[in-house]
Amino acid sequence: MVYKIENNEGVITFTIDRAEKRNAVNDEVMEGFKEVITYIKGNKDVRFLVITGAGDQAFCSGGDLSEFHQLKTEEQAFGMLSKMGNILYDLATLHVPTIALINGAAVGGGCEIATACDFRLVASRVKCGFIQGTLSITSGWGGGTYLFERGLPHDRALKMLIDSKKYNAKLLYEIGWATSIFEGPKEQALEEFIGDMRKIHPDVHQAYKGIELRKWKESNIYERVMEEIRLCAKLWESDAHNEAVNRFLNKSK
Ligand SMILES: CC[C@@H](C(=O)O)C(=O)SCCNC(=O)CCNC(=O)[C@H](O)C(C)(C)COP(=O)(O)OP(=O)(O)OC[C@H]1O[C@@H](n2cnc3c(N)ncnc32)[C@H](O)[C@@H]1OP(=O)(O)O
Repeated sequence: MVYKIENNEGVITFTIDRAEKRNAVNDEVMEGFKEVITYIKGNKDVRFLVITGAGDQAFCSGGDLSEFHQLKTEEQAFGMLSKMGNILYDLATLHVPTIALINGAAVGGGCEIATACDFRLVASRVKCGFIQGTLSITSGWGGGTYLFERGLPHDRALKMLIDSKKYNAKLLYEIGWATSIFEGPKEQALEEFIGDMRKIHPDVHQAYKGIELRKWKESNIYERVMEEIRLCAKLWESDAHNEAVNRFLNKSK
């Protein structure tokens, strides 16, 4: 199994469990995301969704480049990107608060998953970044659209996308991407973060999320996400992208 789903008194934790691949997302992980989202939509007792990665090296390293590198054409890429894009849309529009518990690097699509969550708790030693530009593609799962919705100053958000670098935790907090930075065990950081929220009735949480979701729907967020995905799919079939992925996959050979 490449993922784990745990329920601790209404706090659902979804762990991507592929530490040896730095928790890269493949088709099986996508199925796990679908399973946990379906469960939450059908279960009234759920209070929070927490997403994290196994081990301490990575939260998520994005799409599994060794598996998805087989997709060569724009159309093939669009199939994979829109599948995960729809999953992230469902995640971003869930009725319960969502928390990315970032225990290790979050890069590429991993940074998109974290950005689709309401809150990002980042371990102090960790770096995160929209590094897709270094692969000659843009964000392809809708993460760019969510980043512009997260209230960061426009110049910080745009720079994060176009310089395509990994930022340390301090900088992630300064620009407004990280909600908080933690030292020590991630479980303790999570408990501290949700302690006060737990005391509030879940209907209140859901009402506030509803306010944000209505605004998003009025501004056609789904269409904007799909447009972002189409742009990435176009770039995916370029020689520059192919060469960059080959370089990554052959780096240790
Ligand atoms: C497809 C969607 C697109 C999007 O919409 O955004 C993307 O997500 S594109 C993918 C972007 N991601 C990357 O480019 C990831 C690059 N990975 C890294 O930069 C690093 O691995 C890391 C996450 C910073 C961790 O570094 P480190 O701890 O030094 O580990 P290694 O680099 O040695 O990796 C260990 C092991 O894992 C494999 N790996 C890592 N990331 C991926 C990945 N995304 N897909 C497939 N495999 C990955 C890496 O190849 C190593 O494997 P072995 O050599 O077999 O041990």
